[in-house]
Amino acid sequence: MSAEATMSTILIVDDDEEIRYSLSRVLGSRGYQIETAASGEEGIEKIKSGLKPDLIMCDVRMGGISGIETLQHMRSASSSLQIVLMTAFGTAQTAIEAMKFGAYDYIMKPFDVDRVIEIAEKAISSSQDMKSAKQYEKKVNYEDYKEGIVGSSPAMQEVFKVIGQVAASDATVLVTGESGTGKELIAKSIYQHSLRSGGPFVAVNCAAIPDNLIESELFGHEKGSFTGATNQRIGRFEQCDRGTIFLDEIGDMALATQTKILRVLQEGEIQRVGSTETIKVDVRVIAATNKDLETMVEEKEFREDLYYRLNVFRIRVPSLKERKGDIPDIVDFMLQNLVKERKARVTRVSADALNALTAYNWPGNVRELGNVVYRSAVVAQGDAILLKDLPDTIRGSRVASPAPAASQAVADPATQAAPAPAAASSVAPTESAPMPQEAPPAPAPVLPVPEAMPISLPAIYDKLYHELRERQELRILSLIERQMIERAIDETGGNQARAAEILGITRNTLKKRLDEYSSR
Ligand SMILES: Nc1ncnc2c1ncn2[C@@H]1O[C@H](COP(=O)(O)OP(=O)(O)OP(=O)(O)O)[C@@H](O)[C@H]1O
Repeated sequence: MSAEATMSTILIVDDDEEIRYSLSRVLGSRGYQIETAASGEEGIEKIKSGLKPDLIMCDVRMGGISGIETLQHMRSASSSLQIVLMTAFGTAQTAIEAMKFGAYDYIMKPFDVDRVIEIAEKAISSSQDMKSAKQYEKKVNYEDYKEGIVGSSPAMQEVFKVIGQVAASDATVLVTGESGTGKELIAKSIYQHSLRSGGPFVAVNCAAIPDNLIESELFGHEKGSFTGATNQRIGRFEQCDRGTIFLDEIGDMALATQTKILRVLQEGEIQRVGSTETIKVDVRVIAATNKDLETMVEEKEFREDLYYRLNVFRIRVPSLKERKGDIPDIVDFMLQNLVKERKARVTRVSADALNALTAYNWPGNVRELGNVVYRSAVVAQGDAILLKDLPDTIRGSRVASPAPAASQAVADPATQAAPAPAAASSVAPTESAPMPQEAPPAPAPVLPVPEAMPISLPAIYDKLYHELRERQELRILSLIERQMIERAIDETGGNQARAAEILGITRNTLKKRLDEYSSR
């Protein structure tokens, strides 16, 4: 047991004298200082009169106020205080309530001594981490980042300069960069600083719209122009007159549609599907892609003339691993955002957690960082994200000595004194299994989580779901189903019987799906 642990105080609150006695003996023999209270009210009184325990172990059902009410009163006593609830009734409701109100954990009676000691030690160690997770110097003033783009790295400063240069003109801008780097934010920022800021900003994700609908989406259609066109529809370009249209994932646009976009850029006019009338539109185009358009042009997958029209100004948004120094500020900004939106109440990150966040390579870029910060803030028990709150893949990235950006944080003496064993395995899990960096073609995006990633299945689904929602994908289940089917077919070298077996579906269903895919 560490020196700090021997100094730690545990307050045991239970109306059963035998429990108070046995817990005091077990935990007292581990070197903890023990205080007891026979009711929630007495426990609260002790705290009010100056007792500062590191851990409170509190019974749920007592005469007088309940354990949960006691917890609610005591929670605010100190941000590093941990509370473990004890109950003889392990209902889902107790567990959910306990965690909802910020308990560290709960244990079932009758006690298993080893389990009690294990939970108490973990809770105390969490409390120590919290104490040492001092606020790293706040560099981000939330109000300064109304546009939501955080970053002071040289690479981002370059981006900001170009935004400033292009904003006032009406020129077309091509924004490139890996998925999740913030291309849409950049496009919005150009719009906000442009002379068209009073007009509409319309974003279209070209990869999310099926090829047969994209023209109608962009240019509108006349009633009866195709099956299903029951009414006239005004397209995005028309809706966006005098404004700015953001064509996201332009590299996924079919050649036929590319030709029509070229016409808008050259002539400033469109035709609704099913109409011969030309309509003038005054629209500034900002396009974005995570694809290599130059190679696509060489391979005749992207029109060269459109490429030159779009590439009047080019902004390359650096990947997050090229600007790791921005990570602490982005994390801070995201936490402030979560607090403002009342999604979490975490305001700090411990130095070793920040170290791990900075060491990780972020194949999904800022979007992935946002998902991780959100998830970690939700599972964090106090007001700080600790190393234990991070997903395994990211925890595994921690480097032995703090990364440059992490050194901005106030040093965490606890972690510096004892580097975690995880440091030995270092960056391996994430470096060896990068996520795909190119956005997959619609309608079947490549799964963003590689199969070898050492994270739990629910975490994979959680991440995948958020990624797809971020990309505003619809029909998520069928997208995933298609990926899985194609993966199984690949793995089995086209053996449908074996693929169906792996997937747990009948061969007929598999065949039906494959037919559907090939006819799309
Ligand atoms: N510099 C930044 N500071 C704070 N948040 C950011 C930053 N860059 C991106 N984000 C956030 O990351 C998420 C992804 O950003 P965005 O959608 O702009 O990326 P993208 O490059 O357009 O992605 P895709 O290629 O998949 O369309 C958004 O939630 C955005 O708010």
